Amino acid sequence: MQLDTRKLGCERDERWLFSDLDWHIGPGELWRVEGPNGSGKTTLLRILSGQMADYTGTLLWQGEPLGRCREAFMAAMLYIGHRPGIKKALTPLENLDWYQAMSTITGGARTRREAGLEALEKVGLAGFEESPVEALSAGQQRRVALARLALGHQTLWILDEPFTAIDRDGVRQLEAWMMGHCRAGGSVVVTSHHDSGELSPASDVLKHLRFDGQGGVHIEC
Ligand SMILES: Nc1ncnc2c1ncn2[C@@H]1O[C@H](COP(=O)(O)OP(=O)(O)OP(=O)(O)O)[C@@H](O)[C@H]1O
Repeated sequence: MQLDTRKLGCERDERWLFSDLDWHIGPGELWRVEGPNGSGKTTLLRILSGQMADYTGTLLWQGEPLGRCREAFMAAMLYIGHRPGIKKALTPLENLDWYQAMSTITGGARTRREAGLEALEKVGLAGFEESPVEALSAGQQRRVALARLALGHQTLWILDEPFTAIDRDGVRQLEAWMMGHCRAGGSVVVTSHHDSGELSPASDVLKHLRFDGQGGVHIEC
């Protein structure tokens, strides 16, 4: 898997959040995107995940301009944003069922229900499968959203502040998932305001893209 940006730029309110960004996201790489509030992290992730067309430059998926392979890209990429993107009136299991139906994820011999139950168990929600999401805590609701990571077969994960409201054990588990995903050849782009702990600086897969808040972006491999 390979996502590249060529001369990528985005201007907001007559201010360039970033410009001329040449970036290669390859297999086995975990990119942590850092920077002060308002520097452009979410904007960059929304562009990378194909949700925003208001940018300059080019995005290449597997070497092809995104516009020409959008369907393949969307099937290979999983985005989880600030908003959990789950329906609060439904149960966690119904949310995952709906998600699988929408994204045409096939779970092999497993039914969607079996796959959903397994994913919810992995995120620590065994026993809450049939509770309305609106009755769950903020951290549990976020876990419902993160359960999509356990379901899918997407190679590229784009995660905006995934640790929000997650307790320490959950953070460690998510960190381990991300590392494991990269070691299996997948890629992760993640923003986080957490200082340290959840992504080990010693990790062999971890790389950094830092916004300096002045329109500069620095890549540290
Ligand atoms: N829809 C929009 N229209 C106009 N300006 C926007 C829009 N969305 C974001 N911005 C502006 O773009 C800049 C970057 O916002 P962005 O959300 O990407 O920052 P961020 O680095 O993710 O911040 P935070 O750390 O607070 O989440 C901010 O100045 C913001 O006001």
